[in-house]
Amino acid sequence: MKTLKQTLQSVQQWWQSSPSPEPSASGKKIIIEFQNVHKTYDNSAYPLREVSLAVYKRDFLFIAGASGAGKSTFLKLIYGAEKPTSGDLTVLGETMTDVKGDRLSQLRRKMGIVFQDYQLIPQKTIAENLTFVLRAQGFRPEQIQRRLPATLKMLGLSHKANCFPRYLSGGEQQRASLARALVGTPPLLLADEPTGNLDSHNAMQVMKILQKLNRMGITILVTTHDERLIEFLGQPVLSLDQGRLKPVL
Ligand SMILES: Nc1ncnc2c1ncn2[C@@H]1O[C@H](COP(=O)(O)OP(=O)(O)OP(=O)(O)O)[C@@H](O)[C@H]1O
Repeated sequence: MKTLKQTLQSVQQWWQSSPSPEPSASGKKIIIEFQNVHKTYDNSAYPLREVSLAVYKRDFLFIAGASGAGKSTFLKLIYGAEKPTSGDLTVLGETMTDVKGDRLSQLRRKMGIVFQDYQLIPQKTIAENLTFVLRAQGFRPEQIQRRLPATLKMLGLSHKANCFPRYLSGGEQQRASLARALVGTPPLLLADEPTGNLDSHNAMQVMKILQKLNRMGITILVTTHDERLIEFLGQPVLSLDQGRLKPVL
């Protein structure tokens, strides 16, 4: 990837050419609310207990915790891949225990999701993976033409646009997954270990991009177990410890 200064300049240019579909300065508004949420799985693992949390528009939170602490489960509840076993969860105005079908699809279109295992479509090139998302979000061809190259450039992937995911390194696939999550400038970005496969230089660059996008209005939740990254950025951190969510002092 480029130098940090070049990267941040391209974030600025990218944002100017693809402004958020939502106004970014509408005050402090709760967009995710967990109220005493529990989540159990059939095999009796007990990943989340009594989770209560309000996430405000434009927050940037890290969710830390050891392997198996429940970080992915926490994000899955937010994007509706799992349902709470009990308690109330509201995301962007939807009650997550009820939402399904078309309404869940509509809700997901307002989120950018970086999956731990990337989940790029293997039969599509990187450019096609991004285009697929933009079409689903209702962007017109000329908007797609503008967003696509700018997003790929921002993540240092212009030269990989026409490659299939299997020809990319793990780190490149991770950046492609991030590009796909960001290309539609969603109001909410959920990223599950988005730097797990990056060297420390690229991990820091990706985090700086996220920080800059957050300042421009995107609400961001990131899971990680990389303490150095958290210390460096100085963002608020919540820790999942045996299923309980605690602020890290
Ligand atoms: N679909 C599932 N069915 C049953 N148990 C599950 C399922 N998904 C996760 N678990 C269990 O729930 C617990 C939390 O898993 P989760 O993936 O949320 O943790 P994590 O903190 O993201 O871990 P990692 O950092 O290793 O990705 C683990 O004990 C896991 O085995």
